[in-house]
Amino acid sequence: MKKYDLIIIGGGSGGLTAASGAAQFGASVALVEKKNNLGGDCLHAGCVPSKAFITVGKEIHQARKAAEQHNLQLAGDISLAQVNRRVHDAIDDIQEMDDVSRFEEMGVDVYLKEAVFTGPHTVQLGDGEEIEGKRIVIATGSKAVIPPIDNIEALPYFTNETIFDAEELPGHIVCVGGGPVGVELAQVLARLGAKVTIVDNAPRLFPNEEEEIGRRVQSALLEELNFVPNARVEAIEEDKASGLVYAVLSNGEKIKADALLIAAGRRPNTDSLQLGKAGIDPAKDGSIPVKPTLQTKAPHIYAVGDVTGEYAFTHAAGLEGQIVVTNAVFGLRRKVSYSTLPWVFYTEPELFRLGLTEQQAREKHGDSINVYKVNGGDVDRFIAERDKTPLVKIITDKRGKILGAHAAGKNASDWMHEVVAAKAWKKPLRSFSSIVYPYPSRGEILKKAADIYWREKLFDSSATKLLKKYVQTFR
Ligand SMILES: Cc1cc2nc3c(=O)[nH]c(=O)nc-3n(C[C@H](O)[C@H](O)[C@H](O)COP(=O)(O)OP(=O)(O)OC[C@H]3O[C@@H](n4cnc5c(N)ncnc54)[C@H](O)[C@@H]3O)c2cc1C
Ligand SMILES: NC(=O)c1ccc[n+]([C@@H]2O[C@H](COP(=O)([O-])OP(=O)(O)OC[C@H]3O[C@@H](n4cnc5c(N)ncnc54)[C@H](O)[C@@H]3O)[C@@H](O)[C@H]2O)c1
Repeated sequence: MKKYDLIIIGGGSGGLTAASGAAQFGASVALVEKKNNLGGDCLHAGCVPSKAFITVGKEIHQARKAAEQHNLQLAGDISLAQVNRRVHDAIDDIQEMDDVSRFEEMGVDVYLKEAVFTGPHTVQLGDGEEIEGKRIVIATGSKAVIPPIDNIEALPYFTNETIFDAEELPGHIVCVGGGPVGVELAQVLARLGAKVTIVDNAPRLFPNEEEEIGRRVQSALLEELNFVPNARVEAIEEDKASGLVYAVLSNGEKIKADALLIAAGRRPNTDSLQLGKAGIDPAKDGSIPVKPTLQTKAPHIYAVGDVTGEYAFTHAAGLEGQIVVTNAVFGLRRKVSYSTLPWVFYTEPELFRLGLTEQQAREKHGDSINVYKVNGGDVDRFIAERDKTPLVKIITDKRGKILGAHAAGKNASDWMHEVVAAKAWKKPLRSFSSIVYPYPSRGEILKKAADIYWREKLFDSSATKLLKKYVQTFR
C-alpha cells in the first residue's frame, strides 16, 4: 500500500490550496478527486461560472438602459446557449491553472477516483487501490439541497450544477431560496429576459446582513424581479385543461411557472465517505465539526471548506487550506480566525460585509460603539455617475477600532476592500483621513466616514476651542 504524509480528499478550493502548500514544503501528498478534473464547485458550478454569467447580465442591462436613455433601438432575443458558451470559456481558461499536470509537476500524486475511508489512516480509491496517510484532510465541499416539493418532476428544475448548461431561457422562473446563489442567479436570469420570482422562508432578502444595507440592495433588486417572503414552494400543480403549471406556496399563493431554480442551501458532501471508519461523526446536517485548529474528532484528520458547514466561501476554504498546511505538515496548532473574512453578494448593487453588524456589535459591546454612515450622494464620483444607491455603514468601538463594515453599491467589493486591510493591520477608522485619494474616486466614501469621526471628535473638544482662540490671537 502506498504511504503518504498527507492525503487530501477533494480537489476544490480548499483541497488544492492544501495540496500545493504541502507539496511545496516537501511533504509527500496524494490528492483524490472523484470528478475527472480539478477545481471543484467554485470553478465548475459556483464562483467562476456565476461571475461570468453576472457579467453578461450586467452588459445586457447596461445596454438596455443606455438604449432607453439615448433613444437607441435594441433588437433580438438573448440566447441562453450563447451566454453559457461564454461562461464555459471562462471555466476553460481557469481550468488550465487547475490542471492535473500542474499539481503533478509540484510532486503531488493526483488520483481521479472517489475516496472512501476504510480505517483511520486508510482510504480506498474507487473500487480498487487503498492508500495510507499519516494525516488526512477532508475537503469534499457541498451540494445543493433539493427541498421536498410534491410533483417537482412536473416542471424542469435547475440547480447551480445545471443552469450553466441550459440552452433555453424559461418564460417564468420561480427561484426557491433567496440566499447568495438565489439572488445572484435570479437577477441575471431576469436581466436575460425571464420573469423571475424568488420565494424564501425568510421575511426579507439578506436577513443576516446589516439591515439597512440589505434593504437598500433588496429594493434595487425588486425593480427587476419579484419576491415572496415568508413562504416555501410546497408542490407543483398542473392544470390539464389549460396546460399551465403552478408553483403552490405554503402561504396558499399559486404562481404560474415554466421552471424552478433551486437555491435552498447546501449539504456537505460526507454521506458516502464512511466517516465512521475514520472515527468521525458528522453532524445532522452532514457537516464535519472541527476545532479552531481545523482538526476533527480524530486529531490526525482535518477538514476545510464547505464540508465544515462554517463559512462557505472559496476564500474561507483557501484560508483554512493554508492553516491546515502548517498544522498537518509542521505539526503546529495554529487556530483559524475569521475576524477579517469579508464576503460579497455579487448582485448589482453588490452587498459587502466585513465583521459585526450593528446589532451584533451592540450585543457584544453594549453602547460602547460608534456608527458612521455615508451615502453615495455625499461623494462626488457617485454623484457624477448619477448613482444614488451606495451606502456605507462602519461600526467601531469607542477608540475607533473597526468592528464591522458594510456597503451597498455597484462594485462595492472593489472600493470597500481597503477596509479589510485596515482591520487586518489594526488601523483605526480615523486612519483613512490621512490617505490621499485620486479625485474623484469611489473609495473616498471611506475617507468621508473617517472625516465624520474627526468632526465628532473635534467638535466641542476643549483642544479645538483652545486652537480657535490661538488662531484668533495669532491673526
Ligand atoms: C452558484 C455559486 C456561486 C458561488 N460564488 C462564490 C463566490 O463568488 N465567492 C466565493 O467565495 N464563494 C462562492 N461560492 C461558494 C464556493 O463555491 C465554495 O465555498 C467553494 O467551492 C468551497 O470549496 P471546497 O474546497 O470546500 O469545495 P469544492 O470546491 O466543492 O470542492 C470539493 C471537491 O471534492 C470532490 N469530492 C467530493 N466527495 C469526494 C470524494 N468522496 N472523493 C473524492 N473527491 C470528492 C468534489 O467532486 C469537489 O471537486 C459559490 C457557490 C455557488 C454554488
Ligand atoms: N458571492 C458569494 O460569495 C457566494 C455566492 C453564492 C454562494 N455562496 C456560498 O454558498 C452558500 C450557499 O448559498 P445558498 O444561497 O445556496 O444557500 P443559503 O443557505 O445561503 O440560502 C438559502 C436560502 O434558501 C431559503 N430556503 C431554504 N429552504 C427553502 C424552501 N424550502 N423554500 C424557500 N426558501 C428556502 C433560506 O431561507 C435561505 O435564505 C452560501 O452560504 C455562501 O457562503 C457565496
